[in-house]
Amino acid sequence: MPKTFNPDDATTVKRSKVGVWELYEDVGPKIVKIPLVSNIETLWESLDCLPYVWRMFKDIANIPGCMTYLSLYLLLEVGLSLLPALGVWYSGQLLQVVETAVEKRTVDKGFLIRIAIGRCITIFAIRLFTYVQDRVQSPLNLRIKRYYALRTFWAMARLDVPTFEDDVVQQQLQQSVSHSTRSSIAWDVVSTFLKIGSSAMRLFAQVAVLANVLSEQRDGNLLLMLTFAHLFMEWLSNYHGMLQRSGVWAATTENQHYITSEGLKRIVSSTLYRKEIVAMGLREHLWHQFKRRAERLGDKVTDFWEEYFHKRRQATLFIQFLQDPLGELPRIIFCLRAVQYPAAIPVSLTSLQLITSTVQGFSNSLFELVQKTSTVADKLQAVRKLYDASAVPNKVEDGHLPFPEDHRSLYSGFEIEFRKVSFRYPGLEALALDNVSFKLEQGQLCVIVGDNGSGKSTILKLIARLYDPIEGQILLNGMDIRTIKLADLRKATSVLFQDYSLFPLTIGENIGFGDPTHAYDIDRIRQAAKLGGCEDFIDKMPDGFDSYLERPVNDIYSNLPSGTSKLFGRAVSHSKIRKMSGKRAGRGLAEGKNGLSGGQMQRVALARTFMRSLVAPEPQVGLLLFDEPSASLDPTAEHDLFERLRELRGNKTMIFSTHRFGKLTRHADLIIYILNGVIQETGTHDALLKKEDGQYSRMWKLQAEAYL
Ligand SMILES: Nc1ncnc2c1ncn2[C@@H]1O[C@H](COP(=O)(O)OP(=O)(O)OP(=O)(O)O)[C@@H](O)[C@H]1O
Repeated sequence: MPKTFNPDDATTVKRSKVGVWELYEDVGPKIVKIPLVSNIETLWESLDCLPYVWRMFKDIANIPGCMTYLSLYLLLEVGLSLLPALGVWYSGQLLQVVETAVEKRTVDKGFLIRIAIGRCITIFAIRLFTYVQDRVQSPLNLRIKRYYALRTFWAMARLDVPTFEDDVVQQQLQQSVSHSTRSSIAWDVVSTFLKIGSSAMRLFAQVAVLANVLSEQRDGNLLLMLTFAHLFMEWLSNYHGMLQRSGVWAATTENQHYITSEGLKRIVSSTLYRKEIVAMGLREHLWHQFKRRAERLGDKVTDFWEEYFHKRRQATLFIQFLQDPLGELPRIIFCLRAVQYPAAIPVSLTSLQLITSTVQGFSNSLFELVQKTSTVADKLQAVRKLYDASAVPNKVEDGHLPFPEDHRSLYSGFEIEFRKVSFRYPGLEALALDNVSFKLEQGQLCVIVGDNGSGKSTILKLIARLYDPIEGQILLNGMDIRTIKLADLRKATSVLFQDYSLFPLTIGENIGFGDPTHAYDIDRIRQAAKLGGCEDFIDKMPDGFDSYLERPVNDIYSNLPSGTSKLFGRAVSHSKIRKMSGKRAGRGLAEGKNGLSGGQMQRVALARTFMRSLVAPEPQVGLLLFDEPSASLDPTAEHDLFERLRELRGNKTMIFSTHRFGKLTRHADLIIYILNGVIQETGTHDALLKKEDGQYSRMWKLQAEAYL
């Protein structure tokens, strides 16, 4: 059994400082790290990722057009890995011509011209192949990127609330997305494999040809060995410099100055905190705090990666000291030989020239090979994460029964029953609901009241099956909610959360998405907007229902220094660029925020809910859930909303959660008074008021007093 990585255990975990960071590294068994060998070792450990890689290749091959592009790319890569060797061969031939010329004083001109032409064609072919490969890579990369973007989108879209909120899942999703906007993890892996193959091939071919050419030369082998010794040193130092991490490690920081200064940086750079900075007059304070932290941090390095690699590079300094004199050795040997055999100078000179010119090529191939192989294990893991992300199981399991069984209940509303339901949010100790039981008959109006944090919203979230109870049962029309198909449940219920969010899309889409099957039906959208009380102000907006609440794409401007309106004497204004896209508004409504008042936003959210529940000619929904729907509405709007709802809901079952005891509670068939997750009282308004010492009656009187 491999031991758990435990930073507390000084015998297995080494602690060191990297700038302001504490680095904890698993000491593990001391393995001598030999370049490539240790790469292969790590690779071996990642072999279980191979089925994923195979699947990835199959998926890529099935993307229309990709197979052709990929084959062409592969062919070009093979060509590009063999052509340099051909170049070396031609150089060797030239060497022979020189040798013959020195010995016999004659030159075969025809042969020389053929070689020169051959060499030129090789160079031209390398350029051409590189160019074509570049052209092929672009559509190939785009298609692969598009395929995996769709896959990743679905991997995220399909997750339920508890799964999506899980930290581990969040990390997994982040790792499955490429950090580069230009590439995708899949293309990155494919190209890495191809590059490794081609680097190895190129290296092998070049070495073979060079050895063959030089074996004929005096001192050829010696020069070759010395040059390779130099190359080996270079490789070694690069390799160690590149080594990212061996074994398990983790880093954390306790440096308060650093942590606070990062927080301060975030405060001044995000739009989120600007209101507070200005209204609270914080700018000088923030500035002084930041300055103070910067002074305290002094010369301490805060960028972990910079310092980490810096340390690694320092470790290779010794090798680098050796490397430079070694690089000079071939020239020294050549001089000694020249002094000894002056007649051999031209030949040795050309050998030397041949070697030094090809060695740079080797060096690049070798460096690429080592670099690529050192990342292969990571790449393999990345493919695994990519595929695993779309297989993360949802925590809320789907049911199998269609709902509602009887479609007439869409007219008459659903019956709901909570039987001894208890619930706690994932990762928390305290119960949010404790042994909650109540029953609502078909078509009844229920109002849940209680203090902040008492569990009102949680009841609605459980009915919407965002979470499952840890104990007890919820029944809809007598069916256990867990057995109902989730898609049917969501279709047949409509919910407006207290902490609703509007999407960074147009207002029309925000409302339309309330009923996905009619999301772009403008008549229904208008009707829903009217019911939600937002039609008038939307019509007054520059782009009406097409106004962006938050435009997810920003325009891109040339790099003008701030405050500059003239460049090279010409007036520059970017403000008109948006109109070119047919929109009148500036940056959308949003500047970080969506430019609507709190009440206006709530009206849009209400309209979205009505889109499905009230606008559709055929009833789709039998249960309406509203969590504080009027919290941000003015009294007239609140009054209108409740009137409209009572009028339009027909016989549908409706549940409200609210702090406000008013008109709504008077009309309720059932009032639930809840405190700290425990139901305290249930009944109608009149019945609860009759309880003199009842909590509902006490709260009612308290609120009523405010109006007397
Ligand atoms: N997503 C969540 N994760 C963890 N705990 C939560 C979450 N949502 C609510 N809670 C906790 O569950 C308890 C009940 O919260 P709930 O939102 O149901 O209260 P509420 O009665 O609707 O309150 P309010 O009137 O303030 O809206 C609270 O203690 C709250 O802190």
